Amino acid sequence: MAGNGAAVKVHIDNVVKKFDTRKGEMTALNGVNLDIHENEFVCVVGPSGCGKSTLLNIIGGLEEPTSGSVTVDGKPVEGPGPDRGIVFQQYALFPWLTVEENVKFGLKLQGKSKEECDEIANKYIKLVELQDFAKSYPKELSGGMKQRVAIARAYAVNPKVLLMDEPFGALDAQTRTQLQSELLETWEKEQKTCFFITHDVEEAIVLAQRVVIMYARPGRVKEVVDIDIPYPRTQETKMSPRFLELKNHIWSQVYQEYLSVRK
Ligand SMILES: Nc1ncnc2c1ncn2[C@@H]1O[C@H](COP(=O)(O)OP(=O)(O)OP(=O)(O)O)[C@@H](O)[C@H]1O
Repeated sequence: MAGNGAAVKVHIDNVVKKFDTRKGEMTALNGVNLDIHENEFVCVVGPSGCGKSTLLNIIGGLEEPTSGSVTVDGKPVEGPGPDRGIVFQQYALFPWLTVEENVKFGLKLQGKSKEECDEIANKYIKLVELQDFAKSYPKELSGGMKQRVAIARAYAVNPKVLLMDEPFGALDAQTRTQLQSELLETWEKEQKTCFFITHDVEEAIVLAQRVVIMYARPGRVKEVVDIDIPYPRTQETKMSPRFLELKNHIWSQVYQEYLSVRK
């Protein structure tokens, strides 16, 4: 299991991000420092607008920091790359491709043979339990199923780092709970470094080894909380006294930030 003893996978060094807006320059991130270790599951929580997605986009190479740097395995991030897979809240599937074709998309780009594409796609479609829907189009699937396809597609290309921006945010509570369990099972099997953004403190604690709490605008790391609850974690974990203690602590820290920016 990852921890502070594991190698640093993602090194975030004093990242500042400023945007030019109609109201002038706006600082979204103001000196973020964080190390994420090999195979570690880190969740990020913080009030709306504190820069969580901006930070994820910078790690993913979709945005450039104004100053500071991000390295993955010691190499500076200079754009998107196959070492980092991203799952967004809104599925981002290709509507004209079937489930199978969506999952194979990145594999084809990697130049894999047809046999390899078939084998890998089948493995991950099975992992997310969508075998019966391999030939279906996204419009024929529920929200939870679409998100499973997005997760299978991200896993299929075997990125070292999975970046997940509120992937379950648009789902109902039951589907969300189910996908949390499935994601944990997959993470325990596949061992990847996960950077997962959520608004849901319970979700963060059930998934993560460490929860990063962000300050409200401009975003910085306020506190990093070790989640000292052993895996496998289940929905029953949410009833344990330690879980409730951590939940109260994290929730009150996030709430303080929410109050600090409320007009
Ligand atoms: N491309 C952009 N141009 C201008 N401002 C931006 C841009 N992207 C983000 N911002 C601003 O940067 C700040 C941080 O946004 P970001 O989406 O990273 O926050 P967040 O914590 O992910 O919010 P939420 O929880 O609501 O998704 C916000 O004030 C947002 O308006």
